[in-house]
Amino acid sequence: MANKTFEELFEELRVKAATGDPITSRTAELVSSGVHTIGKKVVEEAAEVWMAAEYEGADRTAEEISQLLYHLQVMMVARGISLDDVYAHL
Ligand SMILES: N=c1c2ncn([C@@H]3O[C@H](COP(=O)(O)OP(=O)(O)OP(=O)(O)O)[C@@H](O)[C@H]3O)c2ncn1[C@@H]1O[C@H](COP(=O)(O)O)[C@@H](O)[C@H]1O
Repeated sequence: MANKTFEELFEELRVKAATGDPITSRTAELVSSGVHTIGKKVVEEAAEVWMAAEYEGADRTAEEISQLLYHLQVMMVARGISLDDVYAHL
């Protein structure tokens, strides 16, 4: 059972980036840190997905994928990229 959908998370992150406190919101903290910091997290989480897929179970891999998707969404918000901007390329 899902806690939230991809679209619901994205809307939540847009609001957090605009109004959240970097002290209490990881999203607001990352967005205020900038694209360089977010980019490093994207690469780190992608590597963790790879390692989990090779050496850990499906549950751990799914968890790492959720963290990668979160950081990709944070990058989208930081660069002002919408879901439709991405979906246009799918
Ligand atoms: N889905 C996520 C989510 N996935 C991953 N993360 C962050 O990514 C981290 C996982 O990466 P790591 O394992 O590298 O953790 P870490 O080593 O402590 O990270 P570093 O501080 O060292 O970079 C977690 O500790 C969270 O900080 C997330 N942070 C927030 N969310 C969701 O985003 C929404 C807004 O959250 P806030 O902005 O924090 O209010 C809420 O619905 C949250 O559930």
